[in-house]
Amino acid sequence: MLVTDCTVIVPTYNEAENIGQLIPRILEHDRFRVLVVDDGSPDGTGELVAEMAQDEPRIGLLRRPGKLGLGSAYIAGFQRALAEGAEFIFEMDADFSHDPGYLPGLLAAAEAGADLVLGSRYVAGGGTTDWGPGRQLISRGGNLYAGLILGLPVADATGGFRCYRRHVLERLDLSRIRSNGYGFQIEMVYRVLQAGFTIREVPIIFPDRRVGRSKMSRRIVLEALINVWKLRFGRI
Ligand SMILES: Nc1nc2c(ncn2[C@@H]2O[C@H](COP(=O)(O)OP(=O)(O)O[C@H]3O[C@H](CO)[C@@H](O)[C@H](O)[C@@H]3O)[C@@H](O)[C@H]2O)c(=O)[nH]1
Repeated sequence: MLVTDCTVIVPTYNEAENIGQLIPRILEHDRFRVLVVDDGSPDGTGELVAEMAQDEPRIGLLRRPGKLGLGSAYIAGFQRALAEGAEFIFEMDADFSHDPGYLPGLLAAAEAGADLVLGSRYVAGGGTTDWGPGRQLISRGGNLYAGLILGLPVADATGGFRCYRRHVLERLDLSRIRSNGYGFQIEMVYRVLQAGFTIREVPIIFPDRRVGRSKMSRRIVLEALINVWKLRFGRI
């Protein structure tokens, strides 16, 4: 019998140009299932995935009525993956900035005992390609900012390519997570450490998305900047 104990959650908003190619790449690995959390993408991402899911039981789809944010999409995905019995639960972007070839490496680090494994751009061997100076500044500056204020012992707290072991997500009170954009990644790292779990970073190279547009906005960056202080003073 095929054991699919790994669920890769892919949140999507207007990723029709990417998702059709990404899903088969993830499913090349026998142990993996995909759970797409689509927020009513006007470009038909949800319809495309629904069609693919008809012939492939390892594709799951959770459809929400509108763009409700990255963080809440992951929380909905975590809850579904836990309910379906996943042991290893991954976060992954739809746009190929996260290479599916890294999935077995993230899994191996989790199986070796890490409670949370971060695909990290800022450890030896990791990096970014095709990024302009503005994006570099936001990413590196954001990590420095969050790392200093929250005392995080990791190099890349904002990245969204990760593997959680089941017991971590079971232990955290997911209803308490407040950040919805990039701050979500930082808040999750903080909560995982607060709960006494271990984190390991595995190097990844992160190229810019191939097609489609980033959903980064000023509001999302601002939310992250403010929520780091709220976390620091226990206000969320
Ligand atoms: N369901 C849903 N999906 C969303 C939403 N906003 C974004 N997404 C999906 O989330 C993934 C990442 O969105 P991007 O807009 O491509 O993010 P990015 O700017 O490249 O940010 C990435 O890098 C950041 C660190 O530099 C990470 O913090 C972030 O999590 C993400 O991995 C994509 O698959 C995108 O479709 C939303 O409101 N709802």
